[in-house]
Amino acid sequence: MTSPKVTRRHKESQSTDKNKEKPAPNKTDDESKEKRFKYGPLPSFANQRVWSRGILLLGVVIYILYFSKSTKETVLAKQSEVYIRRSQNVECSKQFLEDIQNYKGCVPQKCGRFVSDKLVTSQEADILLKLAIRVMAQGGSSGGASIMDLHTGALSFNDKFINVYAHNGDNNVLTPEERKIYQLVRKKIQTAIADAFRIEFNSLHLTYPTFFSRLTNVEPKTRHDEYWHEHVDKRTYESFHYTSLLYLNDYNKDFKGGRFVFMDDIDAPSKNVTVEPKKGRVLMFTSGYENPHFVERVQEGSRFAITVSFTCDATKAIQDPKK
Ligand SMILES: O=C(O)CCC(=O)C(=O)O
Ligand SMILES: [Fe+2]
Repeated sequence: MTSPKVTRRHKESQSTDKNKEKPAPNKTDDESKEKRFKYGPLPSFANQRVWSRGILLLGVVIYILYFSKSTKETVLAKQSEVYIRRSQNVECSKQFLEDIQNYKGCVPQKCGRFVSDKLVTSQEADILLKLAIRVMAQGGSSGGASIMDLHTGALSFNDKFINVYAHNGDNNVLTPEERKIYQLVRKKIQTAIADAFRIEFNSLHLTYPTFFSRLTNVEPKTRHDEYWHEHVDKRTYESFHYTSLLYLNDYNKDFKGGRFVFMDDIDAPSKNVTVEPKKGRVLMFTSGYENPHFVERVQEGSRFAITVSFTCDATKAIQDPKK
């Protein structure tokens, strides 16, 4: 049995709870303390609410701006890092697969991109850099892109090209050591491409054009100087199947700008993947539509690299430089 007293007490406590839910307009000290605990400290400086709302709004705006940027960017290789091997697979384009099926032992297990900082030593890169600087001093473009092709002898000269071997008469352009290093580096890259894409070393042939480049911020004088356009190597140079780049100096140290950028779609890029040049860094990729790319304009300094190109088509092979 329940005593009437107990029932009344129960009723009283119920009515007290109700009162708590709907506080009276005149708050007691206890009620005000409870509120402070529940909703955090009350404003302690003038306009604190306005400031905090402003900051919150700014955060939302920054978030929206960041995520609505039409092209997102990720870094495949940073200049400050050293990669034994870093890779990214991409689906082979239909055209590339159709074409490469014709070459036995040369079909990649997967299409994609590879970076390695451990193939070419810094000393080897330095020897090739010195060679490029010395030989390019005999010519050089009047615009921002100079090239030197040791296989054909083509060297930029103002707004044209000269033959560097003819220009040097009977004198050798390369020292025996430079020729040795150039061939050694070419073989190392060929081995690395065969290994990365799981193809046969002997199915690959060096092809045209394979060349040194020096890029600067000088205004272009001819279309050859406009090195920053988006392109697909296989479309620009038909014989290419595998492209590689050997970087001879450093992004953000020797030059500013000039990053290599892969795009997911050449017409409507939404995801870019960047590679920051680093002395001795080798970048290798399949040359089809799966790998559209461009080089950012150099803002300061001179950027040196070698484009080393390979084909699976033996009829498009070129020889190592002789002189
Ligand atoms: O220099 C580079 O990083 C890339 C050059 C290039 O895209 C090319 O030679 O086709
Ligand atoms: Fe290219």
